[in-house]
Amino acid sequence: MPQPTSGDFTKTAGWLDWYSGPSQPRFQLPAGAVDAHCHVFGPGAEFPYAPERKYTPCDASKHQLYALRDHLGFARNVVVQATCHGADNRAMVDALVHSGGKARGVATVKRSVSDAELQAMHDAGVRGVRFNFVKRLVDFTPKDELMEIAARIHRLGWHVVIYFEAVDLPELWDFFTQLPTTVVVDHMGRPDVAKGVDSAEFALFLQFMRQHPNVWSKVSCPERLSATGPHALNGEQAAYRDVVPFARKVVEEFPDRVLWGTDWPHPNLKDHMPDDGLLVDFIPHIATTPALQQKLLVDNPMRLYWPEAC
Ligand SMILES: O=C(O)c1cc(C(=O)O)oc(=O)c1
Repeated sequence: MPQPTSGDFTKTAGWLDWYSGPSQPRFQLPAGAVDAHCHVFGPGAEFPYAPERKYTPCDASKHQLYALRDHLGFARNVVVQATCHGADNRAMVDALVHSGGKARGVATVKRSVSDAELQAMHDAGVRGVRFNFVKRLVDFTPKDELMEIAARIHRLGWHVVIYFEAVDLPELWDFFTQLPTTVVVDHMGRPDVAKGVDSAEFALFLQFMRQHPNVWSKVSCPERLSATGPHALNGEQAAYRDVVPFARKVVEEFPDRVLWGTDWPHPNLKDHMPDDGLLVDFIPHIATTPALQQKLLVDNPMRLYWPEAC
């Protein structure tokens, strides 16, 4: 595979490029599996990074993403707008349009987006908007603006993806529970795994899902959440052990409301870049039966993103 580049942009200091030459997963994905959380970055020369971005990545093009899809054995992708592109969805939409129907997307929009722009994104395959509350990634957007957007996209049958850190859930609870759509939480709401699966913090997240049947969770990003590793590198088949109980708990209690994604190209990782083949090998540790794997990787993402095919 070619090495990652960045066009004319200078990458954030210490930036880790995505892993080239991922291994062949040992875990055989079920037919029709969906990588339900991944991104494209640029290429910066074609789709410039947003002026308001908090990081400048290496490029990660649609061609590279779809090569990875085929290598790992996924059938489809859900491409989530990355914060380095702000509310300029052109790179993500371009990826959808050139996917041959194999990708759907999640956009970031502002209140100023027109109905015609929303409809054009729908026609390209966008099925959700992302609201981001992680302070290192985005500036604050007023909640009344987000609620107005949620009401508008609800009419298109879209859902809302939310990204936040576990400590912020209490403060965001009332807003989240008023959203009129299906609500999909990125990366299990980023639990602090060092606090343990029985912590009050994770109990609150489980309560959030239990009390609100419209809330789904991505059980993704062990490489981001793990404190102890070991990393998914060098053939490691037992990676990120400390994340397993968290993801397994969510998969087993809410088997019909979970999604999984690679999170390729893994923005902002600081200490290592995982081998995506070994990340796929993480899946059977958290979805331990063929029935759970089928729901996580095929039935759930298809119901949410390709309902017309179900
Ligand atoms: O934790 C992160 O840094 C991160 C960033 C982004 C993004 O910049 O969109 O997306 C993710 O899913 C995770």
